[in-house]
Amino acid sequence: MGWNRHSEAFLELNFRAMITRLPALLASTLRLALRADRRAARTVLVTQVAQGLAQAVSLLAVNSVLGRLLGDGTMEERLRGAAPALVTVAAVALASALLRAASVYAAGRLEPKVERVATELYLERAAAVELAAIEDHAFHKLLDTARYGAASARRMIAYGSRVVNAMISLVAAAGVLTVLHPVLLPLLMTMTLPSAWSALTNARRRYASFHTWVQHARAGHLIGDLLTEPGAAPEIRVHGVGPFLLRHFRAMAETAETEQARLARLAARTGLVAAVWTGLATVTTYATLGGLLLAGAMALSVAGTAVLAIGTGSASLNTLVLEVNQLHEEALFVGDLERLYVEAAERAIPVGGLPLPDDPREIRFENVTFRYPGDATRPALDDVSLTLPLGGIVALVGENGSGKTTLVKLLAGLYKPERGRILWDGVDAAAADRRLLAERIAMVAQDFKRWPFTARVNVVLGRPSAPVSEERLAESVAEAGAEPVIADLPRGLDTLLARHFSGGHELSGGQWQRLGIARAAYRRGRILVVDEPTAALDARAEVEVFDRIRALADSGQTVVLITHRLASVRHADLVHVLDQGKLVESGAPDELLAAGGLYAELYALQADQFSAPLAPPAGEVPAPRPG
Ligand SMILES: Nc1ncnc2c1ncn2[C@@H]1O[C@H](COP(=O)(O)OP(=O)(O)OP(=O)(O)O)[C@@H](O)[C@H]1O
Repeated sequence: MGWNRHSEAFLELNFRAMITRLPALLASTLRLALRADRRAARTVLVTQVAQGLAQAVSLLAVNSVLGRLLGDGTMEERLRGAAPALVTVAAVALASALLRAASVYAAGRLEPKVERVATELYLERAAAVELAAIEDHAFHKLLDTARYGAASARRMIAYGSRVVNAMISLVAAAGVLTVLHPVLLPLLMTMTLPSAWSALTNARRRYASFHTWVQHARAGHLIGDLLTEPGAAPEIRVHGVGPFLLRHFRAMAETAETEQARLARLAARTGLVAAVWTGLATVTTYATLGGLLLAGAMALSVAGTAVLAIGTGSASLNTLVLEVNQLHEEALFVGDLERLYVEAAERAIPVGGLPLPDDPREIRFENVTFRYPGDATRPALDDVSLTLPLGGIVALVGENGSGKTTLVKLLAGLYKPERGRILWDGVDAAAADRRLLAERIAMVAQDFKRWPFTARVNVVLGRPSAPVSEERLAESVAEAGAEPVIADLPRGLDTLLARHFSGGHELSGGQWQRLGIARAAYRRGRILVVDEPTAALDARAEVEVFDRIRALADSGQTVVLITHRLASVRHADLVHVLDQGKLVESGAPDELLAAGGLYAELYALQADQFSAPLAPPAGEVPAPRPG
């Protein structure tokens, strides 16, 4: 995976590589900023450059003041001579303050916009990838790490502008030092190197640790969320799951703490070594200055300016090293984000393709094999060939795990076959326009989404791309038999269906199911896929829902029905029976019953449950038969 390669590349990073990559980092920060807010980005850039230049001018002016004050003449003459330079120092200080204020304001406007733009891109790309990518754990890890990229992009603005500022003032200080004495510049570098090394070493450790521990942190958050999530609350209380989850949460948090402690210990050690090195370098620098003064090789005014320039220079160099390092660290996270953009684009649902027939007569699965990613064992669908004639009810039957849901997911284009083809009147779905394919399908999945929005939104999300139609909404609610559900809600269709929000309301499983069917009906897809539509319904509601499904089919709507209630399958025009991913029988319900295969066996098992006499309770001896 991309992130792995990337993390290794970072671990090999050294100071030289960091400096060589600086222009590219600054350019990418600028690009992001310009994309978010062109005007604010320009203001930040201009004010930072101007502040750096102001520092250079200030240093030169101070040099001139010192030269005048320590030069020849009476004190009054020297002061008068220094006055213009002093005025310059004051003017530059005022200009710097104004520039800083402008920069703070512009950066304050720019930073949240950069984060928003980066986040929007992230969410947009993540929502557009294939389902298989979302289910792929490696891609999910990239999604996790890239999430931090947007906040990093925001911080890069501040670091980037400070780097520009520090670079310019460093160039000014270095220029002044080189003019004063050639030995001063190398001394300045020696004083700053230790902090560069220490910052780089610590950043490298932090980043490597982040990548190693990101999954662990995610699992920790997941456990924390489970403890407060309403869906898990009943089991936590009745089964006493709380202490179990808490124990795991604590264990995970403690492991994370140990890692933090390890990093802190290493950082303290590195910091100490760097401090000793800096101390020695500082002593050497000032001893050299003293030596030059003693030997008469340097004037006092020059030494004074040198001390100031070394102060400014080492501060700038320190800032530069720290900020470049921070910039680099953030850039690595932004790098994750950019990699996600690229990978998400590669795994995006393709746009365009062959047109599909408006009113196809049949859909054919030809030798379709499909295996879930990472699941090398038995394929979920194994060489399945079948026909789904349109304009009636086709039922998919089979025991748990036989591949029924997988088959309809392939039909809906959510996965691609590993082998074989799915033909819509001869057009291969793999080459078809996926938007058109989805357009033709409405789906009530087993675990359809219970959106935490109002009942109205829950229905119209069946076709969010079209303007809301009240008429269609009312029809869909009626078709799904959801009218009593809506009538019972305190604010009807405008009731919020999220109990953990104030004014929110919760529906029962069966009520939700009717709303799910209403949503699919609102979509008006040519093919309605219903996966276990009555699992949560009472006996009366079940009969009612199947009656409605039949009515839909009678009006020309194609229904692909997955159900374990074989009594309801009797009304299907065609039944396909799956077993362990293979198609084992196909035919009309009566034919299959007569054939005495798997369908007939499952049917008999269900029928027997009603007709068989109750077994005597365990331990009870049946009464002896007379005679
Ligand atoms: N997202 C997934 N990732 C990996 N394996 C999966 C996934 N979904 C299903 N499977 C596996 O594929 C096989 C077929 O599952 P599928 O959900 O299609 O069966 P089904 O016939 O619909 O079962 P049920 O009647 O229980 O709903 C099962 O072995 C299941 O474990």
